[in-house]
Amino acid sequence: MQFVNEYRQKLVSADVAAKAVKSGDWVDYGQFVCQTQVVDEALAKRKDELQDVKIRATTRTTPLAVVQADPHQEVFTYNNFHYSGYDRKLQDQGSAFFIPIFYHEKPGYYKNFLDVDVAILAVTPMDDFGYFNFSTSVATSRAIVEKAKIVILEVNPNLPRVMGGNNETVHISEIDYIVEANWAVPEIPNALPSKEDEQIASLIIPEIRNGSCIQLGIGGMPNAVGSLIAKSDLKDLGVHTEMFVDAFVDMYEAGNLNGSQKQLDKGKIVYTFAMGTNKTYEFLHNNPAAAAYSVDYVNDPMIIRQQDNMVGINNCMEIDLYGQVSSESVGTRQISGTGGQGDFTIGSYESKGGQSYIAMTSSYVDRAGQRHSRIKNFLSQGSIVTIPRSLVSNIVTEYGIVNLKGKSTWERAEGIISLAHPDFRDDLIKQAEQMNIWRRSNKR
Ligand SMILES: CC(=O)SCCNC(=O)CCNC(=O)[C@H](O)C(C)(C)COP(=O)(O)OP(=O)(O)OC[C@H]1O[C@@H](n2cnc3c(N)ncnc32)[C@H](O)[C@@H]1OP(=O)(O)O
Ligand SMILES: CCCC(=O)O
Repeated sequence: MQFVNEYRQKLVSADVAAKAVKSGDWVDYGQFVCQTQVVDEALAKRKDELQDVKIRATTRTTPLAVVQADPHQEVFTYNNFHYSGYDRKLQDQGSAFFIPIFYHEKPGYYKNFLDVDVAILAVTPMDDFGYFNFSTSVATSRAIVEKAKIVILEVNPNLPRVMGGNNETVHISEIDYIVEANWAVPEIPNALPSKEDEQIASLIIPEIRNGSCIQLGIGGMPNAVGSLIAKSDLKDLGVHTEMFVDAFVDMYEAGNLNGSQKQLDKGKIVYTFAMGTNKTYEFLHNNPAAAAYSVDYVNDPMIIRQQDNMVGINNCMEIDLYGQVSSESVGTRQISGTGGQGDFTIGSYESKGGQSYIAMTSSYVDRAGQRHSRIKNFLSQGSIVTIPRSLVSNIVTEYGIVNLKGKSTWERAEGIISLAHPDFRDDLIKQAEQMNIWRRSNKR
């Protein structure tokens, strides 16, 4: 009863809540599918009253009213930590800026450096004890709440209530305003795997041992590996992953997962955020098989490495002949973000028996039907190095797997070129020769 009264006192309309934002403020919209929609619309209506409002969000999956109302960023400047397809199109039209991060450090950025004047987070309805649940976006939510001067919750009964872990809730005593909403949780299906994705998955699966602990990164390819694991005989697998995706539900239902061999969180599927279809959202709702923790735990390489036989599987855009990996941009076009790729590349490699895979199709066919190699002498001009060559271990394409750890420049060039689409290999060899990283006795 005590909390019900407090709930009534804090319950306001979206228009009233949006009035909390002042000119000059930093406003945090939260992450993934748990971002404000109704307060965003109310804030957009205030465009002519405000100046210099800076918005932060992560991986926006539905249109942003503040950007639609102000595409030239005269009032609202939109910043994002990890682009979705929607976000990169906003950047293409000059309506978004990117914020680079090393993901496990992100709660610390809030604690130590970032100002949050107003946080607006989408959460589940309050429970009997006065707690709201951060649902599928636990990752950085508590850090945002703890830093914000004003906290607005957009309460939505359609969001799944996830089990923790830790840092998965916010108490009514910590917040200022409640706004009720009822939008459908955005479903984010993965593209169907290509023939090459399946070839890559079939190269990785035999390397995975029973009892391994799996991380799957964002994108079509890691999901293809997960779907193939669900069709394999692998058993006693565990999960310690940043992102929970549909493929984990397939693996759970197929009986591949029980977490019995994990060193930490035995028996639990551990993750920090989830994005997928309703299959994922229904699976996570009130399910004690899974535990969500904030990202400073899940993605900390010192935690990841404590799970024996970690297998981290992540996707990239390009690799150069030195072994530098770009996973988040092509040239100056920011495609996504570093996310946890660095965290899991380090943590998986350092785990006892661990393996880190960076996978990609060897080539990419553009909209005009032209094929381009993802393996290049140099990364495209302007491309961001997501994983420096010193940290990269296994690279996979549909042509095989090469481990770069400890390899000299000529061994790297030879190994990486062996993974290229055959149409590009001769040119790559000539380029490697010009770069003085091709051994004359190498096979052509
Ligand atoms: C969220 C997390 O952090 S999970 C933990 C691991 N984190 C990471 O791995 C982060 C970095 N990795 C990623 O973000 C993803 O795995 C990616 C971007 C490499 C692949 O994701 P996918 O969704 O499968 O990428 P997809 O193939 O759809 O391509 C994404 C975009 O890049 C474009 N693209 C892809 N390859 C190229 C290329 N070689 N040249 C130009 N554009 C390209 C595509 O056209 C598409 O753009 P569009 O939607 O505007 O048309
Ligand atoms: C995947 C990275 C997400 C974030 O910055 O919160």
